[in-house]
Amino acid sequence: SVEEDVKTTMISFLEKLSSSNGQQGVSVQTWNKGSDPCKDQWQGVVCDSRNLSVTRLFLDRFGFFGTLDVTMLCNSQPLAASLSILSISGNNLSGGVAPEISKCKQLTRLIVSGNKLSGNLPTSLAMLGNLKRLDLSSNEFSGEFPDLSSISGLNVLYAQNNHFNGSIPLFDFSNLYRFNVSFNNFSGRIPDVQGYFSQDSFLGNPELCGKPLTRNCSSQSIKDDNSEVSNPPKGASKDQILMYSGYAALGLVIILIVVYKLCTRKKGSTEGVNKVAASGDHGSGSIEKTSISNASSGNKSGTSRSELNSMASESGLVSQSLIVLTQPAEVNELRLEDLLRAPAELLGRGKYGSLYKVMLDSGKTVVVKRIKDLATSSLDFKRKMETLGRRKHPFVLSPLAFYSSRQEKLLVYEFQENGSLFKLLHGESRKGFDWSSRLAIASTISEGLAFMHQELRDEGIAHGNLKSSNILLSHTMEARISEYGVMAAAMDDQQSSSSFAASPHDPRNNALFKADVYGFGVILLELLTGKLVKSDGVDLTEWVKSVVREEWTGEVFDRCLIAEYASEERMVNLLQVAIKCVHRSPEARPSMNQVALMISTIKEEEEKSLIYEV
Ligand SMILES: Nc1ncnc2c1ncn2[C@@H]1O[C@H](COP(=O)(O)OP(=O)(O)OP(=O)(O)O)[C@@H](O)[C@H]1O
Repeated sequence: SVEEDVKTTMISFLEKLSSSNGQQGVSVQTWNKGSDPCKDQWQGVVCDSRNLSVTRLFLDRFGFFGTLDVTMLCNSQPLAASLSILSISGNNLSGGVAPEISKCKQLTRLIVSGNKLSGNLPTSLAMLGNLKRLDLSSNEFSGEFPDLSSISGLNVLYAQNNHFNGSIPLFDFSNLYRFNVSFNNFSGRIPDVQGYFSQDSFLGNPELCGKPLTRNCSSQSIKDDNSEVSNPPKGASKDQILMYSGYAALGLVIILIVVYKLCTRKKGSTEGVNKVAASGDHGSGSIEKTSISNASSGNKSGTSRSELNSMASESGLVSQSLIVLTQPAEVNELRLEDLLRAPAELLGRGKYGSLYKVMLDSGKTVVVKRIKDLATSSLDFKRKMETLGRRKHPFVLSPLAFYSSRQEKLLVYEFQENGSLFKLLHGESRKGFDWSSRLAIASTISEGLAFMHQELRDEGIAHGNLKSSNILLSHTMEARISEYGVMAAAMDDQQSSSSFAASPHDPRNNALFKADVYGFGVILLELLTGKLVKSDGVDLTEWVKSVVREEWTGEVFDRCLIAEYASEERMVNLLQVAIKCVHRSPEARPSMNQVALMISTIKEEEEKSLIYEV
């Protein structure tokens, strides 16, 4: 059982939390001297597997109105040595956080949001080297924010809705995946967040300036910003070169289009003017066409030969207008030539085409997927995209606009600043990607896919290319399914010329949906194991199946998940879902609807456990 000293400390800590000025407060029935915090399951207490030490305290929304005596808590050596989570949000606690917090060295999460805590934060916070998540939001904290840049594993920092002042200290922004300091009194220039966070993270600080806010710092800094454009700084040369080559390449497309237009005008071709009927449209997905007749070739220098050559050889480029599918003001008026003229950065070259990040005049950043030699006819592609444009789900990125000619297809999507799930899982910040975030992402993807499958079954449009690099993370780190239906269009077209009208009962049609279920299963396996789909020639699915057959199930899980004491029971449950999804026989795989339901049950259990489970 737990040491007496720990028990006494916890009870005194609770007394401080629950009462103020002699006023007797909330009592927590289970916390009493005659029992054991672990064996007798004190409310809000989670222990290690042998029930010997207290590892987590979940005291959120208990109605406490006293003070947070971290000095008492962290001065208890055995407790400080085992406590990894202190979560005490949504109470009415006042007073400050004492410097002794630094003695609770094992803390990975410190969550004190939604209280009335005040005063300066102790600089000793920086000594909590294991901290991953720090949530101070919605309190009355003031003064300067301590420098926490030495905590290299910090993933989440919430400090919004306080009264912090002074400048925002430096953080390792590439490791942070959530960051919010909005609605404080911070001032001065925002440190370089390397594009990881949007202005939402900084709003409500009247004296804060610089990117990503639209407020410039001073005339000097405006000059700095401009010189960046004309004079690439030394450090960024590779990215800049990519950007300029993309820029030049897209510029050339405009020239080609203009030349082609001029050549064909005499023939009276009306190919570019075919009106798109928004049939069956119920207002939300209204389709608008813009003209390219005034295409300007005002491009800039800085060219990449190979890109130029490859584009120049495509003389069959047929000019048609960009078809805008969505409403955001910045995109509504978007014209093809604006898109092609805007500075572009090459993000990658996939199997089917290239991807560019494009900064529009309006300041909005979009990505343009350029697909070459897709066997689909221009008309089929158009129909498919319009159909997709009308089926919107918040977890699925729907194309903002597209362009389609026989040889060239362009798709415009919103830029997702936090990269892909692939990058998160296999990149540097992998360690901080904890179990509850992984489960939340699995659940989000399953819901988005289940919706799309249901909506598009009759049209026979599945995702077609589901993998972790096509799962993107929004600025709030929520998963978004990207490129839905794009490659399905490519593949099914190779099998039939008029696949669009495929019957819902067509077995081939069903196979497309079951292929998505398989792809989703592989994503689940990546989330659970943290391993690459293929490494050293070993296939992840085969490896997991063989380990599970040998009944070494525990061996498959990502070590980071084991290290954070994630519930093995729920990991096993999710693994079972994954294994069903990757069943060799497509018919034996569950539908996405069934999958989503199974995952939501696991997620509910997880949520309950965070509060009650011991
Ligand atoms: N809207 C977006 N916002 C931000 N990054 C994106 C966006 N779309 C794609 N990416 C990222 O850009 C990179 C290149 O994407 P691209 O689609 O060209 O390649 P891919 O997904 O690896 O292969 P495929 O061509 O089979 O889809 C990927 O890492 C992807 O995650």
